[in-house]
Amino acid sequence: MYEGDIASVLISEEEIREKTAELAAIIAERYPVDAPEGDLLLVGVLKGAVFFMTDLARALPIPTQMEFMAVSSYGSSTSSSGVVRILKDLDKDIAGRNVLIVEDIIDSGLTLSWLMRNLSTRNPASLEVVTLLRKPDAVKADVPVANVGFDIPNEFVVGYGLDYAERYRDLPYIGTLEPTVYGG
Ligand SMILES: O=P(O)(O)OC[C@H]1O[C@H](OP(=O)(O)OP(=O)(O)O)[C@H](O)[C@@H]1O
Ligand code: HPA
Ligand SMILES: [Mg+2]
Repeated sequence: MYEGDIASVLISEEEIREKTAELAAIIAERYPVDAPEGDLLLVGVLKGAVFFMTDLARALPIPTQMEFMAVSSYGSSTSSSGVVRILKDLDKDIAGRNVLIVEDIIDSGLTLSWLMRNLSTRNPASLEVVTLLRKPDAVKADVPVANVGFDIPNEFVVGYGLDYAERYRDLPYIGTLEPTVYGG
């Protein structure tokens, strides 16, 4: 699939699976099965986080519920515009709930810092983040992220939910693109 477009495999399918199990074990320790706040609420950020979120939910040995939000910062470009817009909001009130934001990647950190501010105004009992990937620039945004799968170099990556112009999300691994794909 996508013959000739992928320059290298950065993180394999197997590595993603192992890391997801590791993160799930750590997360499950922090949230009791019968918490008074109810089931842990996973808030996924569309569309990139969908693959990680569904695998994480199945790896977690505690009951979880799911909500999704769609925000836009990248469009079809490879760098963030810095402007975050809500394209789809949560369906439910999160007041009093234990909320875990699930992200595929924290790059500039703009999306997440905006999202943390936005969701914290809705008074959840707790608000934490799990991300599969994080890039070095994310530290500039100064967002506390309790759970990080992999710290990766400052390169544009695709696969396992991550797209370039809506393509490559369906790859089972994380890879880098050949420069020819960007029209280079
Ligand atoms: O840390 P940042 O620089 O803000 O970048 C991270 C965000 O960018 C990507 O989403 P995108 O806007 O591409 O939407 P998508 O998930 O639908 O591809 C990614 O899924 C994160 O949500
Ligand atoms: O490296 C990336 N790849 C795909 N989407 C992204 N959104 C932020 N960073 C990235
Ligand atoms: Mg994208």
